[in-house]
Amino acid sequence: MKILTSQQIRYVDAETIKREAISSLELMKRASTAFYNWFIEKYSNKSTSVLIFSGVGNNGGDGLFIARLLHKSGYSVKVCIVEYKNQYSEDCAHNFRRAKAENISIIKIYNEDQIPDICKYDVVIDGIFGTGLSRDVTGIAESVIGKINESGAKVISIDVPSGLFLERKTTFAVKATETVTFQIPKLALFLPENNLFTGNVTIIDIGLNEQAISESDSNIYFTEKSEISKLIKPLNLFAHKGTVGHALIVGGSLGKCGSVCLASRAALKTGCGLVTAYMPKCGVQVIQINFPEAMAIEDRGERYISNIDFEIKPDAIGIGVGMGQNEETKKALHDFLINNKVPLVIDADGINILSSNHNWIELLKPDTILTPHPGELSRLVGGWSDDYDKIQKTRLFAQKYNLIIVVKGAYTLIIDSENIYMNSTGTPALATAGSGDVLTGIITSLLAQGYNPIDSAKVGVYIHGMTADFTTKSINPRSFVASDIIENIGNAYNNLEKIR
Ligand SMILES: NC(=O)C1=CN([C@@H]2O[C@H](COP(=O)(O)OP(=O)(O)OC[C@H]3O[C@@H](n4cnc5c(N)ncnc54)[C@H](O)[C@@H]3O)[C@@H](O)[C@H]2O)[C@H](O)CC1
Ligand SMILES: [K+]
Repeated sequence: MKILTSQQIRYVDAETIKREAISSLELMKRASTAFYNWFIEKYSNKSTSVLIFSGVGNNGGDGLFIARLLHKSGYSVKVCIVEYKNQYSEDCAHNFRRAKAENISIIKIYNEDQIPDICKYDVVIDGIFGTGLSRDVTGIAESVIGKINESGAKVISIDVPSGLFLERKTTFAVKATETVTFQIPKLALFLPENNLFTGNVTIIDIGLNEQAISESDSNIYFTEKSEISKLIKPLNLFAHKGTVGHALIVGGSLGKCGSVCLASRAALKTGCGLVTAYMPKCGVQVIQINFPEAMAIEDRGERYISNIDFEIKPDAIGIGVGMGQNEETKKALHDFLINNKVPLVIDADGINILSSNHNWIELLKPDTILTPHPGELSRLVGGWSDDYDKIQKTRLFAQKYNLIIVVKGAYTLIIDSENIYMNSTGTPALATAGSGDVLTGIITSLLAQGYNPIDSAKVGVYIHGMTADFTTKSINPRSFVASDIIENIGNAYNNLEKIR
């Protein structure tokens, strides 16, 4: 699904009206009805009292339309019009007149004293500003947003939290508990630093014109289940372990051999036919006992890797987990990179070593996948001033070296030289020791099975996140561990195959 800018959203909006020969009011009705349907499912008790703040643009128009729908079905509704300018949009003015005629309690707010006691209401609906926000919020809108945020009330924002800029850093906006956004994912809704404004984000369909969306030129995508599902390769009836890919995991050092066990196990569970672990001597027994399905190759180093040398011919290699940064290990990585021709995933200390030896990055073959967490990324690309700057710096880095960078975190970003893919699966349960090692194993396995590098990253990240999505009911996120990710890879495949 494409992520669009506010300007593109306006275009899709206008084209939907034109191509489907509907009025703008009809489109507002679709959006408001979709919001209403979401709301009544969540708050089915009609004694829920609702306070709606509406601006004077179309976001306010939605607020007023939603007020009418809720009032009609028996909810107790009060509307405050935040009149930050006296020129109402046509559809907002229409819904204002209709709401008044339907005897909904409405007041206009010009100063702070007129703001009702927000805490008295069960739910606040925020329809002050939507995607039309074009400058900093001031005056009465600023006061109202300040009061909403102070109140501690449960707030549901229509489309976007009021005050949130879609294309630049936001410092002041409604702090929503939930944001219910209309059909098009907006980048700002999924950036870590905006989470305090957006709360939980739900995307609802409002029947925008698909053709107009597909014509919009964007290189930022929100990965959807149907798309990932189509990428999954079918099993070959005549497959044997030698035909479905051999993954090699290189890593480990004294005290950190578990990372290689996790990555290797994850690789095999993701479906490649063979897994070999390349480890220092101290790791070989560990993996042979813990994970007998893996083969192991012993490095000449006792406690850390000192010379990466093997005779097997893997189809993909994942390198770096638990590897440490001993001088001999660094040299071994350098020599390995000079000679390697196999599709590669680099994680953890592999990335850290590259960060402190920037000229080695040029040794990487095009489309090598790097999987940094935020700390590793900042060492790799330099610090950033905000999330937009982080994306820009990572993108320039990916372009300069022709790499695929998997920026791990909530809504993991996969950035290559052309596109940005934002992952839509996962929960905070994944913030657990070994989670990254498992991801390295999953992506390496997909590469070994012949998926191209960008699909390996997209599918791998999606499956990894999905395992947490499934288990929230059966395993409390706090006690979800890396092995639980591995155990649920099969369930993730089943779920993806169900919709094919
Ligand atoms: N395609 C869709 O998704 C649909 C969206 N709808 C809703 O419409 C809004 C966008 O409406 P728009 O009228 O363009 O913008 P706003 O409601 O955000 O109004 C802003 C309004 O105020 C002016 N303005 C901008 N910044 C400021 C400021 N800081 N202070 C004061 N005034 C400001 C600006 O010029 C506008 O006039 C979208 O979010 C949805 O909620 C439709 O209902 C259906 C389809
Ligand atoms: K809003």
